[in-house]
Amino acid sequence: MKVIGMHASDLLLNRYSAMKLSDPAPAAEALERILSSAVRAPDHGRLRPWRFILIDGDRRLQFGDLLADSLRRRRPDAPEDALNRERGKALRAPLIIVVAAACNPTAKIPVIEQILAAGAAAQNIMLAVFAEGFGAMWKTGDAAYDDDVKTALGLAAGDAIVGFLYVGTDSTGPSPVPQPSWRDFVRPWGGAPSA
Ligand SMILES: Cc1cc2nc3c(=O)[nH]c(=O)nc-3n(C[C@H](O)[C@H](O)[C@H](O)COP(=O)(O)O)c2cc1C
Repeated sequence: MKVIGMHASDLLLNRYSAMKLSDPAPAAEALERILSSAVRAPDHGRLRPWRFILIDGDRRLQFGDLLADSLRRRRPDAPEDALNRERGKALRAPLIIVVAAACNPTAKIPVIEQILAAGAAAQNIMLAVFAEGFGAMWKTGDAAYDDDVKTALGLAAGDAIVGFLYVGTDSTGPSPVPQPSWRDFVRPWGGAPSA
């Protein structure tokens, strides 16, 4: 779906995660706008905790090995086809943006808020990718919490990977799963219970 120039509320109401991605990834100019959108995310204390690691081309094969090695460490008995499936995840899009929070536990701002700021940056990326007419899927899984994966990506063990964002050209459209209604999650506050 090509949505360039769409109204912001149409973008917010219609965005969806891609189910399948193919070439091409956004080119340099679009990527510039996508990453510029990322750093416009709200950020308590202006700590700028977000970090973005771009993985494309053949580097994806090495990233796939990282995912497979991570699975092997967690499940030493994992069969070869499970390891290959894990490795193959790295090839499901032409570009992977790893979004992480470089966490500072000594800062005045709680670490949870630093991670939330990186999460907000990740969502800005998801929206900007969609607005540029491309697709993305936000994945985590156990590898996102693996210290060896973090180290290999140049992060510290105390940092948090908030998402592996797979980015490319959406080749199938939205999932048929019905969207929830906001009415299921919203209620007016009735005030504090009287003592
Ligand atoms: C922090 C985070 C981590 C996620 N990790 C995964 C994941 O590992 N695997 C997965 O299938 N979906 C994961 N999702 C959910 C999908 O990215 C997606 O949002 C969901 O399938 C709903 O689709 P929609 O975005 O089109 O509404 C994650 C979402 C968030 C916010």
